[in-house]
Amino acid sequence: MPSLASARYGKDNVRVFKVSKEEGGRQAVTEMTVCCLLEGSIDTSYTIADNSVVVATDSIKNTIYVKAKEHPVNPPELYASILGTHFLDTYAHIHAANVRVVVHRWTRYEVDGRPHPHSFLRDGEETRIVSARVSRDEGVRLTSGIQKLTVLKSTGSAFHGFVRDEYTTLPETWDRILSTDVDASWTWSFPTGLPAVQESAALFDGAWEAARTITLKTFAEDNSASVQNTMYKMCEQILAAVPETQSVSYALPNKHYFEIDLSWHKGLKNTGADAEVYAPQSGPNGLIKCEVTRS
Ligand SMILES: O=c1[nH]c(=O)c2[nH]c(=O)[nH]c2[nH]1
Repeated sequence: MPSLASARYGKDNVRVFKVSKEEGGRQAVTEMTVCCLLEGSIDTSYTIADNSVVVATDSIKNTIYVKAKEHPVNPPELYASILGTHFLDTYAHIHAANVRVVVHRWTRYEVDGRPHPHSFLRDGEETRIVSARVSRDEGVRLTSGIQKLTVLKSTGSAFHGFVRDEYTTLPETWDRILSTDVDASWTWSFPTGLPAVQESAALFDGAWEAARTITLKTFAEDNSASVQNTMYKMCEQILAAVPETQSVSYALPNKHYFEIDLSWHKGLKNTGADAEVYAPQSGPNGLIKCEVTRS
C-alpha cells in the first residue's frame, strides 16, 4: 500500500525587483529570485484530488510581490522570515513555509568620481542567499550564504604529502594556481520567531560582509596547504567574528589549471618554476565540503 511520505509545493523562480526611493532623489534597487514551498495538511490534494487545501501557486507568487511592496526586502533574512510567517498566520492548515531568496548584484557605480543616484552595474554573478524555514514546531530557522563568488590566486597554494599508491598519478606541488566558486553558508542560533529576527535585523548585513571579507582575505593571504585547510580557517574566523552563528559550511570546487609541457616545441620551458601558459579545465573538478560548528 503506497503512502505519501512527504510533500511540499509552491512557486519557484519568482523574479522580483524593488526600487526604494530615498531622500534627495537617490534610489536603491534590489533584485531577487524567490522560491516559496509550503507544507502542511495538504496530503488529500495529492491522494484524492482535494483542491480545497491548495493555496494556488499563483497566489503564492502574488503574495511574494505583495509582501515585497508592504515590507522591506532588506536584509533578505528579514523579508524571507516575514513572507514565511505570513503563510502560517493566514492558513491554519499550513504548518511550514520554506523560503529561499537569491539576491543578485546591482552595485551603484560612479560617474565623474561620484556615486550615481540611480545607476548600477552587475559586477559578477555572485549572489547572496537566504533560506528561511518557518514552521509551527520550530519557528524561524535561518541559513545565510554566498554563492558563485569566483576567485583565483596564481601562486601561494601547494598540495603535497597526500596518499601515494598504485592509483596515484598527480605530482606533488609546492606552487600551483588555486581557483574556486565560493559557496559559503552559515546558520543562526538565535531566532525562534519573527520578533527575534526583527530584533536582530541589523546583524545580517554585517555577518554577510564579515563572511565575504574573511573569505577573500583568507583566500588571498593563506599560504594554502590544501583547499580543506584553507576553508577550515575561513570557517573558524567567521564563527569567531559572528557570535550568533551556530555553524559555517563551505562547498568549494577545485577548478584545476593544468601546466602544459611545451618542451616538444624548440625546447620551450613551461613547467614548474617556468610555468606561464596553463590549460584551464572545465571538468572533472575536485569538490571539497565541510561544516564547522561551535563545540
Ligand atoms: O587542495 C586539494 N585537496 C585535495 O583533496 C586534492 N586532491 C587533488 O587531486 N588535488 C587536491 N587539492
